[in-house]
Amino acid sequence: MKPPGDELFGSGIRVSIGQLRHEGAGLLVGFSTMARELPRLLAATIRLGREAAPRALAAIIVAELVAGVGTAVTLLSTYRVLVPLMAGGPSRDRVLAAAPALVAIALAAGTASVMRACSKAAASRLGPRAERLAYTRLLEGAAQVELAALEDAEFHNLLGAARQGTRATRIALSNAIALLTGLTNLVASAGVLTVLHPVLLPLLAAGIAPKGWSAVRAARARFASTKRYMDLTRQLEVLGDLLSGPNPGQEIRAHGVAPFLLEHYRRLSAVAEEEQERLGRAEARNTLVGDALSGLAGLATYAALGALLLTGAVPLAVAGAAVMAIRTGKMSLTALVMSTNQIYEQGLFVLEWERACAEAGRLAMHTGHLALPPRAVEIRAENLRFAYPHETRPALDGVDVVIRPGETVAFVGENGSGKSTLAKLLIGLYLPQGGQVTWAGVPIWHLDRRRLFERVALVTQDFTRWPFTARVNLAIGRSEHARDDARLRWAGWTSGADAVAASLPDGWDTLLAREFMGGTELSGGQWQRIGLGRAWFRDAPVLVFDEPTSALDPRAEIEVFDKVGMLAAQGRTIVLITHRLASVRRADRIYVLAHGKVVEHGTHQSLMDAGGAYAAMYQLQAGQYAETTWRRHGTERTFT
Ligand SMILES: Nc1ncnc2c1ncn2[C@@H]1O[C@H](COP(=O)(O)OP(=O)(O)OP(=O)(O)O)[C@@H](O)[C@H]1O
Repeated sequence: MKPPGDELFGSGIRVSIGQLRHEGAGLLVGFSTMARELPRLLAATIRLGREAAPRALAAIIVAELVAGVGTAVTLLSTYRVLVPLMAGGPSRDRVLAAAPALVAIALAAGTASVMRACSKAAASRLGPRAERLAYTRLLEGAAQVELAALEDAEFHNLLGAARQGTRATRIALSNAIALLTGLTNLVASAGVLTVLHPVLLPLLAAGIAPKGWSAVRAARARFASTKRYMDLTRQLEVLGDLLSGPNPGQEIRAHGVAPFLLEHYRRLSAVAEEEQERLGRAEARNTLVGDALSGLAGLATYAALGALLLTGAVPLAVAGAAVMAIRTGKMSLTALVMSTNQIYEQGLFVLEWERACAEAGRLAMHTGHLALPPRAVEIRAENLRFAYPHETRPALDGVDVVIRPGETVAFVGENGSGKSTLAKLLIGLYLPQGGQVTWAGVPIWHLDRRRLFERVALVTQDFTRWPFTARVNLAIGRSEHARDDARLRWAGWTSGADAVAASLPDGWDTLLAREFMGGTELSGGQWQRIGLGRAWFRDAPVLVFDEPTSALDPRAEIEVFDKVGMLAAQGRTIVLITHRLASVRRADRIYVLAHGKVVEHGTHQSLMDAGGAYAAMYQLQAGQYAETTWRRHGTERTFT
């Protein structure tokens, strides 16, 4: 049967590849595989813990081991208390004889408690530090990979699983500590039983086996259910965000989308509830069977102990201490199995985090070491080829372009012809797969790319609307000058962002994010002025404008192009991508792209004279202003 969310999401919203792999693995593995894998997962968890807070980790290990010894001493001392108490003689003498062992019990139990408290305190330092270290490392890695890698769905999914891995580190670590606690207690119980009488050890094993079996079963059932449940939870979250978020709000109302989404929400929630109910029933059944088996095993253990007592194989005091040791062992094993399952489940995500960090290192942005000369330089593309990840059709296919220092060059052409891609390759955001891009005659591959980016200001169609103040939105490309009011005023004046800021309640310090309290939302055109202001504030020698005025009113648009002309006159190199052909007439050269190739280039006049693709596009646009033909009910009206 198709999963319930597929009608809305296709197979799109599923837990990430990494998660699926893990959960699939988790469902299939048996206890032996789990035990085999455990050391590797535990090692990854401990490695991270050691790096995050080595002293805290060492303190935890020492404290848990000492607490384990405390448990063993408590159990053994119980026997030493029982022996004199059950011997003959006056009560006073018996109590006095038991007193040293009682003191030992008190001391050992106290030490164990103090040690466990120390371990807890150290764990509260270790967990958050490990999580923070994991998350910071992942973010650092993600921020430095090649842009193309970041857009690759597979790497993106890996990052998703790794993000879960950063949270998993804390859980895995706390379970590793629980595992150590369970293990030390179990070893203490087993050790004490062996000391009391060797035959008691198999009794412990028989007594606790059913409990262990039912704990493994319960954990695996929960694991399986979590997988099913996680898909649903994510899908429900998406629907919840859509229904309550501000962005789709207008369409939800105007197009009456709410009943459709709510219906899906109800259906998915019903499946999620069924799943939880199913799990609850299975857990109840499992607990019942486990408890019954455990009860039977307990009965058999005590019967065997009774037989040993009756035959005189063990004295009464030994039997009494053994009962306590078996109870401690049973409890420790349950905790141990639960933590083992958790480490297995979470440890796999920790491994995914490790893999993502390694992969981010492998995909790190390549950078050469050559520096550019301080003057403005020529940028050139030669026989440039580029295809996006997993795309068979190239976005650029043998493109030659030259941009001399101080020139204004325009890229025009139909949607999807490759203009934006070309601009991104020219400024080194992507690396070519064929041909080359050179700055000052040096291929980008050999240049220090970070220094190259220093020379570029970019305004893309989908520029980032940072959920920060207006001031930060302008200054983010030169954050070191964020407090430079003169620079802010200049950038505001050239982009028209100053008028936007003046209309805001707190001026430049207004938060531009309506999702937060006190935040304000701007219109599309106002945002575009802010985006343009960011480029002016950055004040770089090479400016790339990709559809910079698509949302501006006619007056603002003319002003922007006037300012671009002003910058060009000051010697800035300008790359302009636009569908508004009137604004490229003044460019030194216009490249016309189609299907990833340059089909013609030249000045506005030479292209008009050639009467090719550019001239056709230009006349089409110009014609719209010259004459508008309106057909209505068979009558034709012409406006001139
Ligand atoms: N990030 C991406 N991943 C995959 N394919 C992409 C990506 N960006 C663009 N493309 C594809 O590359 C081709 C060129 O796109 P590009 O954005 O360069 O065209 P454009 O000429 O700037 O278009 P427009 O005028 O619509 O802005 C298109 O087929 C597009 O679908």
